[in-house]
Amino acid sequence: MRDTTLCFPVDAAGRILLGRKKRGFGVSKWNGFGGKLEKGETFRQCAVRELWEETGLQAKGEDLELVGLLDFRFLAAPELNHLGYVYFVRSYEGIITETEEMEPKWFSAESLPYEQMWKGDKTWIPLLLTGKRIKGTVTFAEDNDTVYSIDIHNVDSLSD
Ligand SMILES: COc1nc(N)nc2c1ncn2[C@H]1C[C@H](O)[C@@H](COP(=O)(O)OP(=O)(O)OP(=O)(O)O)O1
Repeated sequence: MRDTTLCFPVDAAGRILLGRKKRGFGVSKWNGFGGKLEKGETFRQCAVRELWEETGLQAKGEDLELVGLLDFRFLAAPELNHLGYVYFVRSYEGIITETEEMEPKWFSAESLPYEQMWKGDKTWIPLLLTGKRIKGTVTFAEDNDTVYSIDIHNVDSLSD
């Protein structure tokens, strides 16, 4: 799988915008917004494009905060292995719109629906919500769903 971006809009009250995926990879799970890198794109450009396509929100590349770099691995399906660049964005414009790919909804940081998200998320998203920057590897078991192992560490800074 091509490398991906994953962007979490955060509002002034600290709420997180998630989308319920309506099709494709991770269908029916709540997640941030993002997708696969296109040819010639930087990760930041990809994140801005995907955020617009999936929510109707417009953000500037420089307003995206790179908070995580994750190596997602699938023991039974190595073709799905990819790097995920994770961003927070607190400055954006536009009207949030449901798209054919995502049903958006705001959640407080305390009420993220981890049981309906990728199973690694409940380990690493809380670290981001306390202001940590992370790097690591999330490995999924043969069912491509259960977490087989997870190795996350805090870093001082990240670059894309
Ligand atoms: C495996 O663990 C993952 N956890 C989380 N939280 N998010 C993940 C994981 N693996 C991938 N993602 C994210 C990364 C992307 O934001 C999406 C997948 O993007 P998608 O395959 O939908 O990419 P598009 O380019 O939009 O797809 P199309 O080819 O359908 O246009 O999930």
